[in-house]
Amino acid sequence: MDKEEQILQIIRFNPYITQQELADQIGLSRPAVANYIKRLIEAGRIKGRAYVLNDEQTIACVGGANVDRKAHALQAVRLQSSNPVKTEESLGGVARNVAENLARLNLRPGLTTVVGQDKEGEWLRDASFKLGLDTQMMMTLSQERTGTYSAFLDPSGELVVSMADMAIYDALTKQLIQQKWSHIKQANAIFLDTNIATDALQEVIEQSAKQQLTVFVDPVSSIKAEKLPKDLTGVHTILPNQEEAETLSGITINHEQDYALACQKLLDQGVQQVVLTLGAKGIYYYSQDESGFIEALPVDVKDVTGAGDAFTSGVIYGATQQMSLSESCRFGLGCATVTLESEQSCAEDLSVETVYNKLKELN
Ligand SMILES: Nc1ncnc2c1ncn2[C@@H]1O[C@H](COP(=O)(O)OP(=O)(O)OP(=O)(O)O)[C@@H](O)[C@H]1O
Ligand SMILES: O=c1[nH]cc([C@@H]2O[C@H](CO)[C@@H](O)[C@H]2O)c(=O)[nH]1
Repeated sequence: MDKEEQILQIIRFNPYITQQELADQIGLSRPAVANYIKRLIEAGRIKGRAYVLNDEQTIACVGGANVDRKAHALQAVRLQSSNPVKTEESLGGVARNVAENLARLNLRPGLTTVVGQDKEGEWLRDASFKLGLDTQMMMTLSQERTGTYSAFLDPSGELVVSMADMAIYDALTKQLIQQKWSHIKQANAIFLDTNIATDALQEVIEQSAKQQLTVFVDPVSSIKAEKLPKDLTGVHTILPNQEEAETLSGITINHEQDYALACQKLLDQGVQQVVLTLGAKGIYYYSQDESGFIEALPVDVKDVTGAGDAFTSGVIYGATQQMSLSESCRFGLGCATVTLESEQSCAEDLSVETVYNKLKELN
């Protein structure tokens, strides 16, 4: 990204930044920054310093940004054999997917993550910038490789197996979070995935609780869910699938009545709201005030990757619009449906309008 674009991106998220602060962040002298700004004003790209109303919802997304490599089987899958496939690459990572979806839903997301100094990292940086994400908290680590997620999908778009090569996230530690916290905490809400180091997860949750920030958590996988602290005070909403809910609550879910038991266990650990994602069955939501099932919407699935992230994005969007938990979940199901119909991990046509149209069409 060239210096002018970097300056514009920083100003977009902090219109009061001084020239000296800009110079420090980009590694230029103050007079050099002044020159760039003069040129940007002359080009009409900066109109002047203005008072900015605080009515835009900023969401700090903290967690993974991967390159997803997906192989779609063209025939019934045969294990321990060579399968004909169509392969495809797209941008992924739970926190990044949520940030992209939220940008498409007209919120102002930022992305706190780490990428390697490689072509994948460069792709992630450029694309995040083009999507309008606040990328100031994206850190490039020269010793690490960018995270990758490789998935093998059957002809109906369902996952057969996936591989997560994501050692890089062990380097997103408590210390890095502390360095960036003064920026992260300015957001209206935080979305956190469990890709990052155990001590970093605890730090975000503890600091958010102290500052009464609204935190949404996606446990990502049952293995990574184990990194979450036992005390979840400060977590506003957690969105596990059934296996992750079992890991977190210690309750085996055999019957529908067990959903409420597992969710109540999470409330006892300090969470305010739980939404269980149940694949093709739909979702179960639970809080002190409301609970219930909502069935999944009928859909012609192209690729399941990212459906859960789209659902989460819809729930976060609903919360920013003061919807109730059940209304937010309905909106989330609309987002998941639009995404299931796309081969990308995030649907390019996701918008508030397409989601409402989809919900109208299916009602
Ligand atoms: N095969 C399907 N048919 C219909 N709806 C589906 C299907 N798979 C997922 N969904 C919808 O998407 C929502 C989220 O998907 P899922 O339950 O797979 O989330 P997840 O396990 O968190 O996903 P992810 O793989 O993104 O981590 C579901 O609650 C459901 O509404
Ligand atoms: O351990 C992980 N597995 C998968 C993902 C990401 O999940 C997305 C789908 O929900 C996909 O984009 C993948 O990169 C991740 O961030 N961490």
